[in-house]
Amino acid sequence: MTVSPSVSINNPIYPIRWQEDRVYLIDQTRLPIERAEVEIRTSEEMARAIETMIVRGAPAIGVSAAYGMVLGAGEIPAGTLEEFRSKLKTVADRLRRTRPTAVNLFWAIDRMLETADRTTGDADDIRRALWETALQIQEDDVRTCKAIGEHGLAVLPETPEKLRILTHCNTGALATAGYGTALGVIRSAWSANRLLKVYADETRPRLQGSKLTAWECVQDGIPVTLLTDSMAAHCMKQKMIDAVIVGADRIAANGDTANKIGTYSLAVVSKAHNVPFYVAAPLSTVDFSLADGSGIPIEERNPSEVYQVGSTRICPEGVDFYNPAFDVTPAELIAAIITERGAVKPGDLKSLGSS
Ligand SMILES: CSC[C@H]1O[C@H](OP(=O)(O)O)[C@H](O)[C@@H]1O
Repeated sequence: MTVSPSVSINNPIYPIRWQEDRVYLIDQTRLPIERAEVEIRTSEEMARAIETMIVRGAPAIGVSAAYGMVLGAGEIPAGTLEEFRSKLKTVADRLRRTRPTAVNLFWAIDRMLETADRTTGDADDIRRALWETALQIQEDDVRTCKAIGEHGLAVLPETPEKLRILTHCNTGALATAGYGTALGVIRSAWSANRLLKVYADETRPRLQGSKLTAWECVQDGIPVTLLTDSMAAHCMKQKMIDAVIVGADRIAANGDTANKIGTYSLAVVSKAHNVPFYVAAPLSTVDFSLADGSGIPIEERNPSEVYQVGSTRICPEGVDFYNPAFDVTPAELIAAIITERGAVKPGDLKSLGSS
């Protein structure tokens, strides 16, 4: 377990808060109309919160699953240590079944199981160690995001004017334990007085850009212009965009990157207009077991996300639907992958080591 200077995880826009014996999550399905918290008391409630996207975003899903393991450990009745460890693996399996693409989920669950396996003593000793590991994962993620922000600053294009950066989906504090990955780079650029404005794709069908990224920018006083998902090419043709920065849910060893649906087409359009296209992600998002992106599982979600906006149906009956939540951008379209250990060309990820 790393020992690092403490970092604050108490911030009103950070999505996850442990208090006493339960977790409080900002309900991201109610933003931006209302900032409300949902109380999570059991591992099953945490699993449902991940599946229904009350909490979402690769790193945030990992931290949430870690706390889901802590809650699950507290549910296991008295018995032998062997029974405890066996039941803990059942909790882990339930959390693994929530969402398939973000590798951070599986990375966090594996770290929690490693903690349980190496902890001696009784079940309460393991429960304590699990809570400490989950807290460490949460604090490390905020530190990681801030490091990503600083490394991102170093690779952003040097321009005579302040930067106009386009981003897709939500990769901010709400998608992490705090500060954000791609939106963390944008926050760092704003703090360094190098940013003019953010262009935020609305990001159909769940609208994380219009509902969450725009909300975070307003909270921080960062100028933000909302775009529909079809506007990027037109904006680039008019020379309105200096760079594109997006997040990631799973990066293969060669740099192929799975991210929110629409990212691949954004990368193609960026290439066509010579706009640098960056991915910002922690190393816990890199899956070195996959040689390339062809093996990344792509989540398909409920068609209702496509055929209705809020409670309003937007298409007739008798229509078929396709709702992949992610797509894969080939490494050759990515200028650099920005991590907490530096920014590298997609093919050089291995030089950074693993998380
Ligand atoms: C900081 S990574 C956030 C990443 O997760 C989002 O997906 P979802 O909202 O479905 O969890 C999107 O792909 C973001 O880039």
